[in-house]
Amino acid sequence: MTEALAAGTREWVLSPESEYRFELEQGTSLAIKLVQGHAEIFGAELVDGKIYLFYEECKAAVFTWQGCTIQVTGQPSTEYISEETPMAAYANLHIAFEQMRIRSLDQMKGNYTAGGTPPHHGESTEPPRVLILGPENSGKTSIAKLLVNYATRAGQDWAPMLVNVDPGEGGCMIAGTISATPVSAPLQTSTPAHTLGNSVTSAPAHMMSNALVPLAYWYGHTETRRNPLLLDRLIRNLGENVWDRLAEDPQARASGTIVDTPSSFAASTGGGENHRQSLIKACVDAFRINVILVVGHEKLYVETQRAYAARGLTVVKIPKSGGVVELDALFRARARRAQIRSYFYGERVEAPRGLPSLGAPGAGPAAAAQANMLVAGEQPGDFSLAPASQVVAFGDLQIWRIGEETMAPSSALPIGATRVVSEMQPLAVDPAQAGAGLYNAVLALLAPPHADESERYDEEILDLHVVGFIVIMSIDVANKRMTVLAPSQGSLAGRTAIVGSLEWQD
Ligand SMILES: Nc1ncnc2c1ncn2[C@@H]1O[C@H](COP(=O)(O)OP(=O)(O)OP(=O)(O)O)[C@@H](O)[C@H]1O
Repeated sequence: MTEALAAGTREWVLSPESEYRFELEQGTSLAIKLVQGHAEIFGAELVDGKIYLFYEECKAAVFTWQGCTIQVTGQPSTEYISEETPMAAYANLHIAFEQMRIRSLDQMKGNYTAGGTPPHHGESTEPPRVLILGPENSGKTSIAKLLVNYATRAGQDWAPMLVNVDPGEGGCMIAGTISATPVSAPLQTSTPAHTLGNSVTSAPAHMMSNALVPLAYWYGHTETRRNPLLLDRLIRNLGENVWDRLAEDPQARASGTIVDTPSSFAASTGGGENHRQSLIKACVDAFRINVILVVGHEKLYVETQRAYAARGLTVVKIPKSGGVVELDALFRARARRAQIRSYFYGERVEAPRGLPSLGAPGAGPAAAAQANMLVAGEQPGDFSLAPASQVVAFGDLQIWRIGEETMAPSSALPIGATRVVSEMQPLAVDPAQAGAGLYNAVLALLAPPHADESERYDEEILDLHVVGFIVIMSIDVANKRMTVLAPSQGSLAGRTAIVGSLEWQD
């Protein structure tokens, strides 16, 4: 320990290829400063001398290849150094993917015919399109982030497509969505509410230098088994859109795709084996997967190998990190709530004691900037947002629910009558109807339908992507209007929204 350290600040010296792991409890924050050497967090490099803030139950690790010294302020519930990490295996994967990217770009640009070194016999000229499978808490999201971050740091202007098909997590948006995001700068870690960085829909773009622009679809539930057919369809929609975006851009296409999946793809619960297999297949088809990584699960690896190796896919078993934290259902629910809250209200971060406060308006951020503090890799400005609560007439907003009964229960139908609603059928929701299920519901606002009426079709709503989210705060049936929390004052008249099963209350 150095004597000059401020009270509450500790110094850790990390040997090469080791990592400092920490876990934060609710309401605590932690500051980490790199003072010597090189270090990274899930592949995003730390800048020497800057103070990085972590909050809202963040769990992560500072890893170093060559050795480093860090100063840590704040009190995590757990902190330790581990010399045993699977980083060498992950880095080897990255190197293999990097070679695939380069071969693929050379091929697309015709460099081989122009005298470049052609690929060896049997070497693929396809870019890496990778699906990550693994059980709950195996570190899938962290590996996806690491691989994407390493690609962006390669100095080749790669912008890999990071796809999240785990509606329980929501990627860089909110839970209930699946999304695809081109990533051109390393994703920073600071809070579990934004494991994959912030999207521009949750904060004004000018506030974030590395804001992400995802393409997202609304599934509306957190569990894949709730409506697997709908999820299958949305995954295929997303895949088609990703392909369209990449078609005209060789650099983006050669950058490849990394797909993070939910843990339900690894183990069937509640008799969902068929759905599990068909959802994996939907991903493989939709994103033209050529590599499947299976994290720390022998049986799943053998099974996946059997199913996909014969079709020409490379299936690789990779070790799970001992640092991955077991996250329970309550933690996940809190992270989802924090995600929605920060979509509407932005973030409020308190620096640990001993560092300048970020709370006081004006003076806080300035003092923090002077102290070289960073929140999610950004200068801490005023991260709070001002959502608008609007009163909307029932007829102004068209609300739909996909594939679920919203009308009277079947028991209320005439004897002998049955109502069949397909999983994919959009049903209009009448807010005046008892049991419409709209109170506190989170709704996704969709892109407008086709301008030409003749081009419209019944299930078009399933193919419209998400442009934002609203929450219904109160319903006034007598006056046929409702109060809605929206990110801005923009009029909602004539808009289309889908409700799922997500609810939120501040
Ligand atoms: N080496 C590490 N050191 C400390 N914490 C880690 C490490 N690797 C991952 N974590 C943390 O462990 C938690 C679980 O990891 P992650 O979300 O990557 O797993 P997952 O398999 O994607 O989870 P899920 O069950 O949601 O699919 C996260 O909070 C992550 O930040």
